[in-house]
Amino acid sequence: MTLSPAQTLDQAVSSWITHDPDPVTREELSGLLQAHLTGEAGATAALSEAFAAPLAFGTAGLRGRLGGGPGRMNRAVVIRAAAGLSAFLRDRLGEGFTVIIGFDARHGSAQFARDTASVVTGAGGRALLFDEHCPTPVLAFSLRRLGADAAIMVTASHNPPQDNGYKVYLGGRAVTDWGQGAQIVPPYDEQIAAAIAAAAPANEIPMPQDGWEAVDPRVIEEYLERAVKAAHTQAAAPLRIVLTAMHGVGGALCRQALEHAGFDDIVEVAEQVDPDPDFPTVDFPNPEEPGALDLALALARERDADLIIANDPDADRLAVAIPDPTAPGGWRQLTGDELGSLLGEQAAELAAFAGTGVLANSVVSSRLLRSIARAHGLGHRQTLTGFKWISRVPDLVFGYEEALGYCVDPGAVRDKDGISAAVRTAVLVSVLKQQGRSAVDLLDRLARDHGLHATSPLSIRVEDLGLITTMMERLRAGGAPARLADSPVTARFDLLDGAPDGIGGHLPPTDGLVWTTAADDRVVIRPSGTEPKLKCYCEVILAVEGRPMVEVRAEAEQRLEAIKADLRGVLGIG
Ligand SMILES: O=P([O-])(O)O[C@H]1O[C@H](COP(=O)(O)O)[C@@H](O)[C@H](O)[C@H]1O
Ligand SMILES: [Mg+2]
Repeated sequence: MTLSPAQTLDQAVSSWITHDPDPVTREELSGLLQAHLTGEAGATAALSEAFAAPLAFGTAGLRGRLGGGPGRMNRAVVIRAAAGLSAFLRDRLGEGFTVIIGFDARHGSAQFARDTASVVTGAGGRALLFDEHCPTPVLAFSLRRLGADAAIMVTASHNPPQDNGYKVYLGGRAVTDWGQGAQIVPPYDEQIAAAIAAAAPANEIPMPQDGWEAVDPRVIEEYLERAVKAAHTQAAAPLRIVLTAMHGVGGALCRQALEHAGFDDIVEVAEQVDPDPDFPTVDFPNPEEPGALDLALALARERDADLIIANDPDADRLAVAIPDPTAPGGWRQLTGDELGSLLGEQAAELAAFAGTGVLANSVVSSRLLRSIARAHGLGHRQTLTGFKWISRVPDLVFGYEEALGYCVDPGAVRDKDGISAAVRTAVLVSVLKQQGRSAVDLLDRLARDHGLHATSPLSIRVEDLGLITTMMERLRAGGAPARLADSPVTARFDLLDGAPDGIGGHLPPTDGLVWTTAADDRVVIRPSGTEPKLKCYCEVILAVEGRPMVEVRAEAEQRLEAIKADLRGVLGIG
């Protein structure tokens, strides 16, 4: 259904329009086609983009702009994706395979979820559809809890309002390894993609109007119970917590989870508490983006809070900020690596007590977790980006990635979970408070024990995806710079060749570059698999050696800035 060399753009568009069951995208494409035929360059460009290639599985499933055509998110694409997945499951399991379907509150999500339930039913599967929007971790939990063979979450997470997406998980009888309940990786993603490519045109796929079931809402209660239990203890010292759902679907559940864990002083960011697909108060509903926590920070200052908890719109990510008199404005947002290290240390203490367990983080996350694991006599694994990789590590007790993702209870949710991680964080902060300490004190202790590991990202957002390919090509052709922050670059890995996984094996090949310097600084560069961005992840490690922490942190900051300046030079972005 995509543009073959022999097909002209207008033929491909006309044929797609004939098979598109959605009058809205049909009309949009017809308008663009008319404009294209009269020579409007903008229309030609828009159609070329929408028909260049079908949406492909990236870091977290399919994700793209809403609109007509095979390279966009729309009902025709979703119907064919559901048909491909159903064919894949039917081939492996025969009829009667079970698929659970969840959806967020974005534009199109509820319709895409209903279409999916209909297609699964029409293909002889048993479809279980959530009645209402739900957080991604609830869907991931339900897959394992109900023993379904697959699950689909219709969400584009924290992307802009114009996007939507499709996260695909396998479980039950469909896979039997450690990946049970996780999002798909090769070879399943390739097999499912091939089944999608082979699917009939969307309007020829059987779509009964009923026959699917509602997910029993008790599973949400069970999720809640489990998320609270995962913290092991309850609130110690009371905390005033400012909570934001970032206009997403996690607000009510996160609040309840915190309340069940004993936190009753919760102040919600009223403007962001209800789901709103337009995310009106933020430029990007991504707690990683500057400004996303502004309302929460203002409220926390006004109400003299102890902690800010922010989920992304599908509530699988968690951002945290804490009071810090040395930080500008008196509050400090922890990086994903900082919170990952704090939760990692806590998980390591618990696991070391039990005598077993593995900690894991992605190749773009801090190396501190490995030192923490070693210090507690535990295993550590390095994985590729994304929880589809982190969550399938055997004997995992805790996994995180720098992109604000944490998995504190892999037995329940084989994915990141912003709600169970929020409860654990609140409990940790409250236990520390009871001891007269803060999260910053614990971070300082980790720095003294293992060296200060400071990380900082440099993200380059582009309009034209081709620019990312060009930048990666240029970096590969030109090699690494000789020096970064004045230290010679001593090792270069191309992740296409597969980097070491930390236990004598190699990671599957992926597009990315890793450079390390004599000073043990490290840079990883890779294209995002969910957004049009090139991402550079920088890390420096500094020995503390009795120096005041402010001094060491300032030095780390400077070195990170120097690395980023060098990278801007290499990338030619001034
Ligand atoms: O969007 P979410 O919250 O599901 O998050 C998704 O995207 C993040 C960024 O990926 P990339 O760097 O490829 O853009 C990944 O780290 C994460 O595992 C994935 O689930
Ligand atoms: Mg998310």
